[in-house]
Amino acid sequence: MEAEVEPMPQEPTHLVVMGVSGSGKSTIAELLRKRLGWDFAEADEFHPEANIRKMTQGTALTDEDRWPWLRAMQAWMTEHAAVGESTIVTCSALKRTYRDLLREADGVVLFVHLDGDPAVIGERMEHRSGHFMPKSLLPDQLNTLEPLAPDEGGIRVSIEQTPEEIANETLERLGLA
Ligand SMILES: Nc1ncnc2c1ncn2[C@@H]1O[C@H](COP(=O)(O)OP(=O)(O)OP(=O)(O)O)[C@@H](O)[C@H]1O
Ligand SMILES: O=C(O)[C@H](O)[C@@H](O)[C@H](O)[C@H](O)CO
Repeated sequence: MEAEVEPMPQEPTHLVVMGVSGSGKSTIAELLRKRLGWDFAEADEFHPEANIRKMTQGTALTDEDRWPWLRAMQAWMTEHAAVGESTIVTCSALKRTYRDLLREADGVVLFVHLDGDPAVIGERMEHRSGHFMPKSLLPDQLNTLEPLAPDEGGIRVSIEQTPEEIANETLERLGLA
C-alpha cells in the first residue's frame, strides 16, 4: 500500500511593495491585500514621530534614521511568520542594504519594485492630497534608490498602467494569481 505523504507546509511569504515616495505602494498593496487576504502593514506606521516630522519639514532621512524603522518592520514580518502568516508590506526599501535587512525576516521575502518615469511619479505626487511627504523630497528619493537587482528575489513592475493591471501582473509573475 502506498504511504500517505503529508503535503509540505507552505512557508510564510512576505510581499514587500517598494519604490520611491509616490510610486504607488499604498495603492497597489491595498489591491494585493484584497486579492490575497494577507495581513498588511504600511511602513509609515513604523516610523518614529521624529522621522515623520523630518520628512514633513522637507528633510530627507539618513541611514541612521532608517535602521530602527527597518528593524521594526522586519520584526513585524517575523512575528507573523512565527504563527504561519504571510504578509504584505509597503516600504520604500530604497537601498539594497535596507532590503538585506528586511530579507533577514523569517519566511520568504519577495520584493515588488514599482518602477517608472520620475515625471509621472512627480505628477501623481502633485495631485495627491492629505499626505505628509512633500514632492520636494522626490529627487533625494530617486538619488538614493538602488533599483531591485535580478538576483534579489522579486520583480520590477512598470507603474505606467492602471493599478488593477499592476496588481494582476504582480500576482501572475509571482505565481500567486
Ligand atoms: N497606477 C496608477 N495610476 C494612476 N495613479 C496612481 C497609480 N498608482 C498610484 N496612483 C496615485 O498616485 C499617488 C501616489 O500613490 P501612493 O500614495 O499609493 O504612493 P506611495 O508609494 O504609497 O507613496 P508614499 O511612499 O509617499 O506613501 C496617489 O494619489 C495614487 O492615487
Ligand atoms: O525611506 C524613506 O525615505 C521613507 O520611507 C519615505 O520613502 C517615506 O516613508 C514614504 O515613502 C512616504 O510615505
